[in-house]
Amino acid sequence: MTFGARLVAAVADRGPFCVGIDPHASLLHAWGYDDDVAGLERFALGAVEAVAPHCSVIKPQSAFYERFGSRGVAVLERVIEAGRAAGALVLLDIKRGDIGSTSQAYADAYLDPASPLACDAVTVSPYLGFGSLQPFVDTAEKFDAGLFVLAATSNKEGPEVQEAVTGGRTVSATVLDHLRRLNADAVPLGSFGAVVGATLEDDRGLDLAFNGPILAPGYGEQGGTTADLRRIFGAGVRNVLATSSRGVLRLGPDPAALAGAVRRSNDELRELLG
Ligand SMILES: O=c1ccn([C@@H]2O[C@H](COP(=O)(O)O)[C@@H](O)[C@H]2O)c(=O)[nH]1
Repeated sequence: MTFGARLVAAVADRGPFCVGIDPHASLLHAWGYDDDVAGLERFALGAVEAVAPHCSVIKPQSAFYERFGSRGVAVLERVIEAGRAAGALVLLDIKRGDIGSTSQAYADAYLDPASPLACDAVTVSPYLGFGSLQPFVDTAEKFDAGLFVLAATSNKEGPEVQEAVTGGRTVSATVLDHLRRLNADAVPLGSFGAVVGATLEDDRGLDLAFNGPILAPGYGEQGGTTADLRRIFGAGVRNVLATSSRGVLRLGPDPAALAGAVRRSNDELRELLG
């Protein structure tokens, strides 16, 4: 089953809310843990245990694990395993992208099921040229995994690059054009998604009908609301996966509070989708 098909089924079952598993040092302290590997492990696995049974997707941010070196990456492996065991899809936020031969090594690390870090999908950066992502695309197709390509990110600095015009098209629009091509004919939904922030002032004139999922970070802590999703994405909102990390994790470590927040967000988003 393709990633796109698995995602559609998971969202139908649990809702379109994705929880970021981002062990910020400040959150570890707020949960009463030290900012060390033991604290990282208790925090991350506790968060996954509380939220993963209630959401379609979890999104660990790799940077927060990498900062502890190999022992942090070992915790990330366990987070991926625990998320999947709880029935959630795992989207690893790595934002990788390099020359093609190096992209292949990244794709092998994160998308080949034989790798200890294999997950369902990853975020990738197209700013070495969309063609440099081809090894990710080929590997994702080979293993029924997915990609989310940065298109219009949630941070205020993004437009400097993403709104630049080349060949008469903005960089963001060009990214979506490539995704439209990759997802053509996919049923029920393509496996090649875009990252479009829930913090945008408007839709930037983007044609979001590219037959793929839209990851919308910035929902929650960065100020994005359900009303913003409706405003920015219009009809495209049916393919939106809204994601929040700190906005949920701040409610821990009480598992009931974490699970309740996930269920409420899923209900609110389901209502939005009709
Ligand atoms: O455009 C983007 C792309 C990715 N992110 C990532 O999402 C989470 C957001 O965390 P919050 O605590 O909900 O703000 C984080 O992992 C970012 O690296 C993004 O924010 N914007």
